[in-house]
Parts: sequence; structure tokens; C-alpha cells
Amino acid sequence: MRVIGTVGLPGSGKGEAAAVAEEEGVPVVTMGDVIRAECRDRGLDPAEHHGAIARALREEHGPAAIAERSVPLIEDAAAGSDADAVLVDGLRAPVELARFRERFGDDFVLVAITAPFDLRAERLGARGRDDSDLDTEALRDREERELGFGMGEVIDAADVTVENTDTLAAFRDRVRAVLAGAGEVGRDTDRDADATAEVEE
Ligand SMILES: Nc1ncnc2c1ncn2[C@@H]1O[C@H](COP(=O)(O)OP(=O)(O)OP(=O)(O)O)[C@@H](O)[C@H]1O
Repeated sequence: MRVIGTVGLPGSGKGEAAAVAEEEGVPVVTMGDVIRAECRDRGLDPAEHHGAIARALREEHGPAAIAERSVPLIEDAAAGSDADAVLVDGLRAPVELARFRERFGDDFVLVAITAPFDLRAERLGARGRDDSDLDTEALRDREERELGFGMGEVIDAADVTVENTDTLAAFRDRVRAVLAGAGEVGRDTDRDADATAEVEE
């Protein structure tokens, strides 16, 4: 069973990738659900206390706490499905990546989803899920906070990078290909490309 983790800045397309997975019968584990469950256990409203509880979990149980709690959810999702993959939405920090690589080894495939700031801001504006989607300054703040958790390093460490700069249909096709195992092909292709580049130099 492969575990496909996604990482990307706000508005890059992680939610769309998770929706494609669900359509394809690939179970999705959202790391934010761990935080929402903890909020409920503490009698707090996730809409208001999400950030504080994420911090509290890391302080109380170590920096990999959210990944740690996601592992049994991933295992349960895999056990309850015929699919040969599970998608994990929401990696943010290098310690989380390290925990998943430690647990799932070569079965863990990290997929970075990238798009330039202006395109993400425009798409979030169109999404308009909440006020922060419409506020470019709030987007910058959120982005800085996530980069502060080391998200840039996680993006750089990805096995496969999907640039989401074309149409939504093209992005969804690319995600379907990655879910079908093209991630591993991508890794080899990248290596071949590097080898070719070296020969040409
Ligand atoms: N290639 C695309 N073309 C047009 N719209 C897109 C494309 N990719 C994503 N979108 C739209 O952009 C918005 C942001 O995408 P999505 O919700 O998947 O981002 P996200 O990475 O989950 O963001 P966040 O971390 O803020 O939840 C959504 O409304 C989505 O449908």
C-alpha cells in the first residue's frame, strides 16, 4: 500500500487533489481532522481554536504529534479499503515528513503542489470559503506562518512536484496519474533527466 502525502501553500490545490482521490476511491486522511477532533475533546470550537490546539498538541506531545496521531487513521483507512493507496492531506513540517518516512518507508510518496502567489490568491478569491480567502494580506500571513513551520523544506523534499498552473481539468488528470502510480515513474524520469543533463554538459 502506498501512502501519498500532499504538501502545498494555501490555495495550491490540495483540496482538489483530495477530492480527486475520493472520486477514485482512494481514502483521504486530513491531518487537520486530528486537530478538529482534539478541539472537540477539549470542548472547544475548531473554527476558533484550531491554531491554538495545533500548537498545544505539538507542545504537549512533541513536534510530530499531529503526524503521530494521523498514523493510526492512515492504517485504519488502508485496512478498510480495497484501494492500494491512501492520500494524506496537510503535511506542514519536516518532522512530520520524517515520521511518515520512518513509518511507511519507500511506500510513502510526497507530492508537492505548486502555483505562484498571484494565481493562488486569485483562485482563493474565487473560492471565497471564508473571509481570509478574500484577503490577500491574510493569505500572506497564513503563508508566512506555514513557511515558519518549515513547509518550504517539505516542498523541496517532495518525490513528485505537480505544478498547478494550467486548467483545473489538467491538474485533476495529473493527480489521477500520480494516484495511479505515476509518482514512482516521475522519480525515475527525474533521475533520467538529471543524467541526460549531466551528459549534455
Ligand atoms: N488549475 C486550477 N484552475 C482553476 N481553479 C483551480 C485550479 N486548481 C485549484 N483551483 C481552485 O482554487 C481553489 C483553491 O484550491 P484548493 O481548495 O484545492 O486549495 P488548497 O491547497 O486546499 O488550499 P487551502 O490550503 O487554503 O485549503 C479552489 O476553489 C479550487 O477549485
